[in-house]
Amino acid sequence: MASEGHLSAIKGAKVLMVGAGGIGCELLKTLALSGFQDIHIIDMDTIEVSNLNRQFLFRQSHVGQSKAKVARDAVLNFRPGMSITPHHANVKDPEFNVEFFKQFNVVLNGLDNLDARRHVNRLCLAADVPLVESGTTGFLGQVIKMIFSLWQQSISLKGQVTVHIKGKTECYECQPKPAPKTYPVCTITSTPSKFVHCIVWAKDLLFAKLFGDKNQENDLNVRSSDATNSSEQAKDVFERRKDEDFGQYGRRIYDHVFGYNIELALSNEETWNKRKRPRPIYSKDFLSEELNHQNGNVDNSCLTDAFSSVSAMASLGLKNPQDKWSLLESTRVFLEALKQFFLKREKEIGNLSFDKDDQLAVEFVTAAANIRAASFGIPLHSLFEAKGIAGNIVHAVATTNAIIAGLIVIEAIKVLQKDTDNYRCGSIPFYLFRMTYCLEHVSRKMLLMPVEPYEPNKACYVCSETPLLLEINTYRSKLRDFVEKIVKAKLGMNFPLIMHGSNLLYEVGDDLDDDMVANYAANLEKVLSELPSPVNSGTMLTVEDLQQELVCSINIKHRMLLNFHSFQGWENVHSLTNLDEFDEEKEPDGMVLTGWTQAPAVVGNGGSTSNARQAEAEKDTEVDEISEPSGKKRKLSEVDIPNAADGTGNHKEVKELDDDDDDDDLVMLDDLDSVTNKKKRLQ
Ligand SMILES: Nc1ncnc2c1ncn2[C@@H]1O[C@H](COP(=O)(O)OP(=O)(O)OP(=O)(O)O)[C@@H](O)[C@H]1O
Ligand SMILES: [Zn+2]
Repeated sequence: MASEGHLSAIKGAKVLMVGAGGIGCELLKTLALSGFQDIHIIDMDTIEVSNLNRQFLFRQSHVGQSKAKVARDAVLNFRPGMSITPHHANVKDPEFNVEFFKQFNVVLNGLDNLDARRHVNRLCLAADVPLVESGTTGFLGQVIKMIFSLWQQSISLKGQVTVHIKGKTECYECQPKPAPKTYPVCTITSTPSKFVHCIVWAKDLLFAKLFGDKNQENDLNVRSSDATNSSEQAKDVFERRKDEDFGQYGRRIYDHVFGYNIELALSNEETWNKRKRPRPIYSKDFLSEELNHQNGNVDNSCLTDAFSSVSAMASLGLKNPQDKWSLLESTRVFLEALKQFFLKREKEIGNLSFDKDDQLAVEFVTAAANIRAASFGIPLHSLFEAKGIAGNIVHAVATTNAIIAGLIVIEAIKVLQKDTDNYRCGSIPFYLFRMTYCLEHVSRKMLLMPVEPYEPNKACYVCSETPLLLEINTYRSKLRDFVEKIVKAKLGMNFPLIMHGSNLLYEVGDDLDDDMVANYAANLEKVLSELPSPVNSGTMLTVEDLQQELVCSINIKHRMLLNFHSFQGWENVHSLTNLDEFDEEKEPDGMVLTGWTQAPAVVGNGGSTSNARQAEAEKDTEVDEISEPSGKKRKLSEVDIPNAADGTGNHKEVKELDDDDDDDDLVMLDDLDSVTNKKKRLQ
């Protein structure tokens, strides 16, 4: 039962909920049922069919409508007296500025991407509004099932809730977040060793080459000593010849990428000295002449314009997306999907990019990745698994979202009550704020684990004023590189203003006059050292985001070229690009930003965050370690640090809870009764 303190905190609170998806729907319902009266919702999306299984406020008839608005209407049906204000918009839109944020007592995130989370974090800091952050990775429902049967397995945790209060706890960005994983080009094009490499090849290279923008750069061809010729040949290979039917065309592509290109790669002996040699695969190895003939025919029976009903699996009678296809089945799906794209979606060809919700695209990519995997001796995967990897999907489960939403509300109430305490006592007991992790650590018999929040990181460029250091080639990098790759991509600023001392080098805004716009446009194309106010080693730049009210100082250090001093003059400097000491694979942008460390990709979902499935795929060979406070290192897999989907979790030290210490706060799964009893204690 809620105490009077709870109730008055709840009733008087004005809450902003960002994201009305899986967590958001549960959260809005729980807030409403807990007595909250005044809620604003921001969500930029419309409802999709794929949301309906877990976003229970939405129905089939709502598909295509604003999530924020439909969620409001659904909740008003059972709580008609509430004030719910929906905003069908991106939280990064300028209208949601610091003033807007200031009207709320607490902000609750139900987001799915790092970019939006960082933005909300900054606005909450600027507006001094507490933020409750959350994320899930999925299958907690399975644990609950296992409680009733056998549950001897250890599974990693699946969600978390964290509280961020300016000056009291770490902010959302105090710890580096997992970055989207990138792979060296040659691993993808020539030497894949994991299934994820085959997926990246299939979607970013092959799919893009066949169905995407033809003018885009594409590293599809195997690099070999004969690279020039092969790329010439390959250029022609991907164009359909006039006299070819789709079956013949598909087989030619198949034979080229899985057969010829592999033969070509094999001819480069050095590559395979220490690696397992791949096996060239040709379509004739699997398909009889009769089947080839069938593949060439137009199957009018399944011709339809409906995007969603185009499916190679359906045409081939393959029903279960969790089945692993044989090589023959993958071959058939590959050829059938390619044919269907040309027959039924020809208008889109040239403009397509991979979309995890495009069934035919997922089928094509799964088939192509599996054939490539077979060639390189990598285990095959089902369409369900491949879709997860290709779409960076963390499979959401309603039960997990419901538990996380409940924990968000518990934390929100604590935060709101602290407001009252603060008013009365003048100080907030730091230890009262808790991050509540929702775990799936069955072997340790824990379902929920509360962990005390960390103090603000004094080196955090977001919530402290610590300057960053940027190593950059000031003779080669343009202001545009700096703006796009550092200010926007790494620092997550939307409306940047860049100053060198009192000189403005760049800004964005609606109120700029034409001269200024032209001036800034010209600056963007200049290398740093040639700007009107030159940026050289030792320059301190100030970068500010007007919307986020975030100011950072960036100390510039010119990255020397090798043997720089033995060369004289600009011509030589410019001709030295090959000798630049930046490592292209490790530092593809030719810039290194420190004071801002990006964590290794571990898990994450959607958008700008890392890829849980990819990380999972890598777990086979890579074991991360974390330090314990004692300094002793343990394997990450033994500790299972909360790495919620979407980058809410971090690799960091976790205090292991002693049984006699924090036992009261744990929900132990000794048996079902104890679950019930101890859950009560937690509440
Ligand atoms: N910048 C943003 N502004 C407003 N809403 C956002 C922003 N970024 C993400 N969201 C919303 O956050 C919600 C996240 O919900 P969820 O993780 O369930 O994703 P989903 O898109 O609904 O589902 P799935 O990705 O599994 O198809 C989405 O409804 C999405 O529209
Ligand atoms: Zn911080």
